[in-house]
Amino acid sequence: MAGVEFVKGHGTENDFVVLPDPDGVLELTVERVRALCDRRRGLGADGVLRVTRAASVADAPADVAGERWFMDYRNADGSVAEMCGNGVRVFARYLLDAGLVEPGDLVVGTRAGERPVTTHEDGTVTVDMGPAKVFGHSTATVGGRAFDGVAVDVGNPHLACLVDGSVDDLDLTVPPGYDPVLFPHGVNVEFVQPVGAGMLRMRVHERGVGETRSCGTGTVAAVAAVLDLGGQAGGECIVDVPGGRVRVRVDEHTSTLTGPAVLLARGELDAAWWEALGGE
Ligand SMILES: N[C@@H](CCC[C@H](N)C(=O)O)C(=O)O
Repeated sequence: MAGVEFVKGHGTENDFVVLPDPDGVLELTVERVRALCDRRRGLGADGVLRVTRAASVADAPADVAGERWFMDYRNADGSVAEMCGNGVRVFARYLLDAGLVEPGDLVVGTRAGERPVTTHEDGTVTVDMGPAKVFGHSTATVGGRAFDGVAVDVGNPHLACLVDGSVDDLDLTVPPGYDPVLFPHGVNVEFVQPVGAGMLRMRVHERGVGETRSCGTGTVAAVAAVLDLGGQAGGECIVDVPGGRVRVRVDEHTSTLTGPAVLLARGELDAAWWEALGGE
């Protein structure tokens, strides 16, 4: 067997191993994802983006056209997630650099549905993330402290908590506590610090990963939460995360996320290493 091609990329330092698989032949097991994402025994990443067509993904939503390029996203622990806002920008950058799409407008299939994407000449990418739906209010706990938050569905589940004071002091090495009844499939928890008009700072603990340097869907949830708490239907914010800066716009119908997408390395996984990790 030949080695498996890979590309390494990141969006605001939320990093991914991209696996081109146009014919849908790669067996992406939990063990293979975990090994790839491990920062010592693998390449190291927060997640894996398999690049394939929707037709070859068994759990692709029915409303995603079969010929669409499909982002098969996996968290570092091997779990499947519906959507990844930083990942979809990196995915689009890969499609563009590989000559699989033209610059400008394209559509990416995801488990949350089809997502219109625009690549820009300055290297940034804008994604139409769909509606950010507030579905309740709840609490996260960190180090014995409770933080009130807003539950937001951005295709995947979030609890965005506004913090009084700095987000820098929180210990996110331990997963925040949350209500498993409201979030039966787990949740991504954001801690959000307003720092001026239309400016937020945010840290995040991601479901299936741990603390990451950024979470695109999380930044959309953060802005939706701030608007909800302020009684506003729409607005735009700059969100600073440990890994960089993104711009988010939210209205009653949809939301957009704009930020960088970087590819930094490409190569081939050793065939024997891949095989030894085993198929399904
Ligand atoms: N980092 C992502 C979100 C990835 C999925 C998340 N961990 C989940 O399980 O829902 C982003 O940029 O949105």
